[in-house]
Amino acid sequence: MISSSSFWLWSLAIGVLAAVYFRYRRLSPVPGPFLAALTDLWRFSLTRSGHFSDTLVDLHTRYGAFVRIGPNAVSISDPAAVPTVHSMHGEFRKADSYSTLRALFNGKVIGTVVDLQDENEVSALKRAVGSAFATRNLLDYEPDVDHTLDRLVQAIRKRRTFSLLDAMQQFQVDFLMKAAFSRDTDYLETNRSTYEISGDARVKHWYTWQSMPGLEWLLFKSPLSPAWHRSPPKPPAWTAMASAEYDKRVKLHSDKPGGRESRKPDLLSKYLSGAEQHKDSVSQTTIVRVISSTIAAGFDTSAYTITMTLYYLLKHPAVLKKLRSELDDALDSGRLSRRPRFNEVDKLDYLEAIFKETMRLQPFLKPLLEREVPAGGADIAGRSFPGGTTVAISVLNVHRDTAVFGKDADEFRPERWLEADHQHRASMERSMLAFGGGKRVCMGRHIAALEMRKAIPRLLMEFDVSFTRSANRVTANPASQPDLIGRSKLCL
Ligand code: HEM
Repeated sequence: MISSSSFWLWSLAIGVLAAVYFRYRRLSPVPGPFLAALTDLWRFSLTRSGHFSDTLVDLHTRYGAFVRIGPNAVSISDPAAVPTVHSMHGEFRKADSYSTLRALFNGKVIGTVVDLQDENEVSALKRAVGSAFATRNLLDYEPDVDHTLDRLVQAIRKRRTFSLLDAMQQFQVDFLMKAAFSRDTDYLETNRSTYEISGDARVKHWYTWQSMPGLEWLLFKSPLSPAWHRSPPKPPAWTAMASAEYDKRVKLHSDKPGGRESRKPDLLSKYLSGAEQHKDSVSQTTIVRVISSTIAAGFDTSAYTITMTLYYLLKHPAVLKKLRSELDDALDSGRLSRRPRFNEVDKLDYLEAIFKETMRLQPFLKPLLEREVPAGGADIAGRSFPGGTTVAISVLNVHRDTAVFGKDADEFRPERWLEADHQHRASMERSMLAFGGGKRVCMGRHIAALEMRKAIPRLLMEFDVSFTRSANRVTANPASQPDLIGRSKLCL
């Protein structure tokens, strides 16, 4: 005779086993580590120890283009999948794992545009504020880049030793605050730490927990969790800055009803006029969200990419030499000013190839850009997936795909972008996900391009750059022997 308590225990055990089995069966034709098919804890243990990205690259070599990385999650390394998963219409919405990117303060969960999952809300938002990021408005921000680059050059001349990444982060806050809110901040001038603004910890948290959004909510965001009670009383620095600037500007408008400010348009004034025209579809909360996203999404990404570009240039002296001669030729023939203008640097092909190559090998974002297969299921690069499956392109694999980028895809060789014919170059460009892709592609990519294309030539024209023995530090020597174009010494 089975007692009633053991009957329930047996039923529970059989129920759990059946659930695991059916979850396992759902994607069983997709190869991958056996444990990954049973539990998300497999991926979590790897993201927690920081080894998931490298492991994923190896798994694709072992299992092929599709690898099961969780009971309901598949990683894809076939570049042909990029336009489907990151389509222009956003059929594959962002997966639930984006909730782990949101922060909690004072018992409230707050997000950015990056983690918005409702595609209708995203469309409404883009209709309202998209023009602030459009190429036709790009030059509105050029004076802000110039102003902040002047400060960067001054700061480098003043300091003896410093970390290039720190300097680029300070440059980035000063630039974003100027471009977004017309505000002068003094991070570069006073060598102030940007630690509180950096979203690095948030991105790490996203990377670590993205395989287990339900558990992450329970442990960090549910009112029952100890973390909820310990949640900081203040929002993250960038949200606080954005809200304060928004409040100030809205107050200014209500103090001067109907009146427009005389300052040149900044990102915030563009958001506000967009929101006014689309009152019915865009809420005030969404506008504050997009403002804080501007700082959060544009800060670490651009600082890191400019730093990595200089790093690659120093690691490859032949590339640096070739870039210097592109700059010298342009200067000599009057096609480049010493304070480079965007319409001048935009025509420097080798410079452009260097950025593409840096972002191909060093895309900033480590977390997977996970998407959900739409309800009816979908074919991705020749394979069918049921609706609700979480899929992600393995950016590190796709960016080094030898069929697309050539046998030397692991090497830093900017020339590949110049040698390729039109068709080949288009296929390389389609495979690039450093700025994401499709409908949810980075909204600030043109602004990032404006900054990067102006910053690198300016730094190279002002300074001689070389590695010092102490890694990560930069020493700047005011010009002892200025060369032809008056560079000082900048050592890295
Ligand atoms: C080199 C610099 C940058 C890189 C590598 C970069 C990278 C990215 C990536 C990969 C995404 C897509 C994330 C996803 O699919 O989940 C993204 C989204 C976004 N980025 Fe950037 N970004 C850069 C600079 C900027 C700048 C300067 C701004 C603002 C001024 C910005 C604003 C945004 C916004 C608002 C989104 C969200 C778009 C959406 O979800 O629809 N980014 N960025």
